[in-house]
Amino acid sequence: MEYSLISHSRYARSFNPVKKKLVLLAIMLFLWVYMAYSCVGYCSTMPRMMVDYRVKETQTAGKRTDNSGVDLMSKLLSKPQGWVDLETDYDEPPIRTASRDLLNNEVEIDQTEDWDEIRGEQKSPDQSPMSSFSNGSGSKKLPQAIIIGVKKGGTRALLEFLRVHPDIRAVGAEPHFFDRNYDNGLDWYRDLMPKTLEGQITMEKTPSYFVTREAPARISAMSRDTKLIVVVRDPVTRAISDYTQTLSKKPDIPTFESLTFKNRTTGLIDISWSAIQIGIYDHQHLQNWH
Ligand SMILES: Nc1ncnc2c1ncn2[C@@H]1O[C@H](COP(=O)(O)OS(=O)(=O)O)[C@@H](OP(=O)(O)O)[C@H]1O
Repeated sequence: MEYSLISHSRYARSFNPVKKKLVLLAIMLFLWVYMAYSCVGYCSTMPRMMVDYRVKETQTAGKRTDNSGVDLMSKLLSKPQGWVDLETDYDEPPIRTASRDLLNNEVEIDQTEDWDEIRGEQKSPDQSPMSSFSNGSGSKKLPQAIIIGVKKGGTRALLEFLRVHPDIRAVGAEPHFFDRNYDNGLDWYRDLMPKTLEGQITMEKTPSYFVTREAPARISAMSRDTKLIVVVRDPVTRAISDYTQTLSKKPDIPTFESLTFKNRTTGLIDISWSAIQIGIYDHQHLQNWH
């Protein structure tokens, strides 16, 4: 009995109300830290949730009223559909021979720019929200969807919008595989692509494919299921945008007006000038893709 009294008084002394509260607080703090730590680890393995939130945020900020973006996305993510056989009635004409490229060396200017971009991209890692998630794993695949044009149609903006989606991975630079680098082979092309996980779509954009006569057959030879996206823009503003880009690199080129008109008095337009020719969408280029 005495023993139990002593032990009781010791117990009472060591667990007075203040100490009790302190012990409880310490336990709660420990549990809170533990839960917070576990949650951080768990959330980092759930990129889909994170990016879905970002997309929602963008849509709210932009107050989207149409669902064209959603339509495009669902088409991209849908199962491949068959497409018209391009090879059967395809005859191979020379590449852009009739065009007067924006003062002859436009192609060289563009190529330098593109390869600078590619080198830049390889040096600095992809800054997309999914980069940390998918850079290390997955495998490189040939693109299942390509933005083929048109130059100055807003193709860069479209690709950047699309690649915000967690299931789309895109190469930032323009590979120019189906026009300038076809001889490098498909392995070279595949190697430019970012790694993708199962179910993700690989994309690229090279607007000059649209005006390259060989491109349809070449893309079809790679895969008939490749989805092709074309953005068109008013041909006049497109031509001005094209000209402005060249002018920024070569300030001494002739005026837009003098390049556009063969005869200013009669209003005869020089359709051999590439800035004009690219904008003749249907008659000059689109028929190559049927
Ligand atoms: N969302 C949207 N809507 C309309 N227009 C847009 C959009 N985003 C970009 N742009 C304009 O598109 C022009 C650049 O096009 P591209 O990215 O296709 O250029 S490029 O071919 O890759 O050089 C360039 O046109 P200009 O400014 O007239 O030169 C961009 O301003």
